[in-house]
Amino acid sequence: MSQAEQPAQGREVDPTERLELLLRDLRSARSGLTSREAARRLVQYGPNELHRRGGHRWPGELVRQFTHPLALLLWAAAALAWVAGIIPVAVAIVVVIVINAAFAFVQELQAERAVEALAAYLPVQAKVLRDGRPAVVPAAELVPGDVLVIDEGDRISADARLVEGGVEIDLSMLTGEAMPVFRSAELLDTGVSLLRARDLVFSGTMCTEGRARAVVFATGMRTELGRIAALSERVQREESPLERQVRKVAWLIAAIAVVTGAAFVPLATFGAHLPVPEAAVFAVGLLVGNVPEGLLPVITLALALGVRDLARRGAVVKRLSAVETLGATGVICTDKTGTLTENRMRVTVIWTAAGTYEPEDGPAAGDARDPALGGLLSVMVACNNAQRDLAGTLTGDPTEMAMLAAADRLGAPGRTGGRLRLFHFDPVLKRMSTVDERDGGTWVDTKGAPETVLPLCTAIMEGGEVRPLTAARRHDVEQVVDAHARRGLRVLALAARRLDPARPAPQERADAERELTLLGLVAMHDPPRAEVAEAVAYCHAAGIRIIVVTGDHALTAAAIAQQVGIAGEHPVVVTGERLDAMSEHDLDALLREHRQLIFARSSPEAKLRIADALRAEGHVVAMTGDGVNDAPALRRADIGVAMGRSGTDVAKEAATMVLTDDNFATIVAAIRSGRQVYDNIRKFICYIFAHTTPEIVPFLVFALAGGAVPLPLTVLQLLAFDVGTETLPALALGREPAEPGLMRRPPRERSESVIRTSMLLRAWLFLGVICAVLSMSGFFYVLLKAGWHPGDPTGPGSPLHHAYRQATTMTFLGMITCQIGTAFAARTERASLRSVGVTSNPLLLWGIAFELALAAVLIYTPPFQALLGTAALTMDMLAFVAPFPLIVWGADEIRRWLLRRREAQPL
Ligand SMILES: Nc1ncnc2c1ncn2[C@@H]1O[C@H](COP(=O)(O)OP(=O)(O)OP(=O)(O)O)[C@@H](O)[C@H]1O
Repeated sequence: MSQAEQPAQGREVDPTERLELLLRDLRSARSGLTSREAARRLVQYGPNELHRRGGHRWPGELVRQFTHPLALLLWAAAALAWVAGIIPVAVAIVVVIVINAAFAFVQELQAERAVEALAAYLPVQAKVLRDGRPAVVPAAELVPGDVLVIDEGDRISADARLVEGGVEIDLSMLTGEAMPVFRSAELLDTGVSLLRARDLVFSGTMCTEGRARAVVFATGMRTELGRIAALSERVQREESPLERQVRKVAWLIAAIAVVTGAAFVPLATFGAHLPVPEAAVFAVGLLVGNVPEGLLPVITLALALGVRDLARRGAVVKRLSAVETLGATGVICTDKTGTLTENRMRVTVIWTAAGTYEPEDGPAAGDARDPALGGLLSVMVACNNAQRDLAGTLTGDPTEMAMLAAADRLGAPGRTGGRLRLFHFDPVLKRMSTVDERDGGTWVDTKGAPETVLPLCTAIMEGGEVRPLTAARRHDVEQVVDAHARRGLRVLALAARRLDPARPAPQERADAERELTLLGLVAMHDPPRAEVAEAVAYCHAAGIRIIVVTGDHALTAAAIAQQVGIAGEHPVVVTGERLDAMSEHDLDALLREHRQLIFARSSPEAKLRIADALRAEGHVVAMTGDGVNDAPALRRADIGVAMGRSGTDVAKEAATMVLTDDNFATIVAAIRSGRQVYDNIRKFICYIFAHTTPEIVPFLVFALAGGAVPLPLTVLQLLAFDVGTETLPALALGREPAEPGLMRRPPRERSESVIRTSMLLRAWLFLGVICAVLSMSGFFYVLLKAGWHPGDPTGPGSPLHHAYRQATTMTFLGMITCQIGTAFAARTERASLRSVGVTSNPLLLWGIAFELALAAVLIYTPPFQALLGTAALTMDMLAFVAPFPLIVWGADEIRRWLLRRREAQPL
């Protein structure tokens, strides 16, 4: 079938026609498709994927590499050389442009691939009915006719018509409207635009509340989202703050290069009595040598490779800039369940007024004479959305799975009657209720946090009798709750009320959840993750603050925080109620005064307030979350972290980083990677900047000597040095292993620039000056040895001409060998190279080998000798430059040693 025929397929049906007709047209039913039929349709309709236009963008990309502003500057330089009549220089500059563009192109392509590969780490899933049963399938395998099961927090992956139920939908992806809209199977709309029809849902939108089933009528490019994607060009990659910063600096340096070049002309004409066109050519050479055109692509690639590494470790980030933000993270606001703990709940204790039971002991321990226990088990089973599939495996919320498992163990019968109503778990109210037909009657069954359930109870089941819940009784129950919570257990209270059969079942939550009878408490254990304690210790050493923001009980949260080392003996615990009563000013003061803080019984809105307050104080904040209501806080934090396994699609969409293993330790590993990438970027910037001084000095010496010293480096040699030595070692420095002590220093300030004055001083005035002095010494060594005196002619035909060519070659080789030393020196900022291992970066060794091989070709092959003005060097000359790398590197080792010593000294 041709592509052109495709769009008709999905829309051979009218999604707004009567539901029965639509199902007939789609050859489907309310129970969905069979697996075999779905597989057949997948072949017919193709995968449910979007193909963005503009897949073959590389010609445009390539052109961009030749036309970005720095390249244009180089083109202007080439034109200038051409006009001045120095054709080889003009050609050489064009070669520089081409080589740089090719490198940049390859790097950007690689960067893009690395980011695109991320999609594989976060496969989008969809819940459908297949063969009449719920199943989870890759969203790409959805076909028209499939019946989707939509739950709160789900991303909808195809256009569909609601078959039953009602949902709140966030349509902002399609319409830009921020407010969710209600969509229901009961509302039939015809004659309106599809997006307005109140019984339709669309691919790319999110379900923020409710439950529904819907039959798919369009997939892939035939969806509304597909139409938009077909219209719009590929999304532009936004530039990260780091790239923006470096772009600015690159421009500054380019400006300096232009000024230095321009200043050289009068200096050379008046000082060294050079004809103006010749002086102009040198100026152009200087300019080309100093424009840092290779810098940005190297940074982009370093960030992209950082993103790829993070994904491999379980942290999928969605923006390149997240890598650098991670490196500056100063506060992690983490929830508890599933992040610090394993999210594998196990009921350890059940309490009723008549006794305490331990489900681990089995049914024998369940006392049949305790009617409260019987009722409690009924509520545990009825007020529960967890499900057991045919194989007996439980699925659903871990708290509820634990309850179902415990009830089983205590010998409770399965669900008997039907459910009349569900008031779903509300993270603000922290409870859930159902209206059920069970045990020969109709009941309201409630479970939730004791603080929210106890106030709704007026009675307690005690020894088979319903007694009033007096203040004293209430106090006793609270004592039991505290005792269990103090051990780190999550405690839920369970209550029920028998309804009058003559009256209709309550429709409102408030009407249902009142005058309840407390049946008992269920305490469950969720062990801390083994890796968390070590990760916490890492954070503390790295000056990163950890704030726990949890929906759980204050004592439970404090106990777990203590177990993993986040909090000491007496942590400051602030409950949601107290936080709500706090002014912004009080909250700021609280966050400033106490490093160890736990926010318990907090609502998702609390997370937003905390993130805002911390950011206002200048902290870079990472915030975890998994629910629909967490989305605003995830967006507001610098790094919103969503849980890949337990999190809702809404949270994942809002987050900057998704943890595929839900593990706190992964956040810390990601911060470490962020710091490492940032460090490495600094290393190669230092390396690239260090060759500015040795490039300028030969021209300065020439100009300032007023003609007494011949030019120590030709323009073509300078260009060859620039192209041959910059990119490969810089790329290798981007892959440096982490420097020791990386996680023992405080986080970087938000405002700190990647290029610091100390780094510039080190590059230009320390490493640069040493390199310049050494390469100039090589130049004079050869000249003086040949009997040269200042002012002697060295031009073609003069007796000293060969020696002069060898001398410039010495400057050239001296600069290359010094750069090798610089590359080793730049590998660490503070530490000694021995502590990271001299050969621990094989890429760098390869880069250097390439550099030396290239130098040999340029110096010893006749065509290049003719082009660059080089001459073969003798053994003693090679012996002269051989120690240069060691000298540069050694000098920097001493500098770093002094630096470390000074830092270690008490103030
Ligand atoms: N399915 C549920 N039904 C009824 N009550 C629940 C249910 N799940 C949790 N609760 C109660 O609500 C409280 C808050 O739960 P919530 O899921 O918001 O946070 P959490 O998972 O404990 O913590 P965190 O925010 O650290 O993930 C729990 O401590 C528990 O008392």
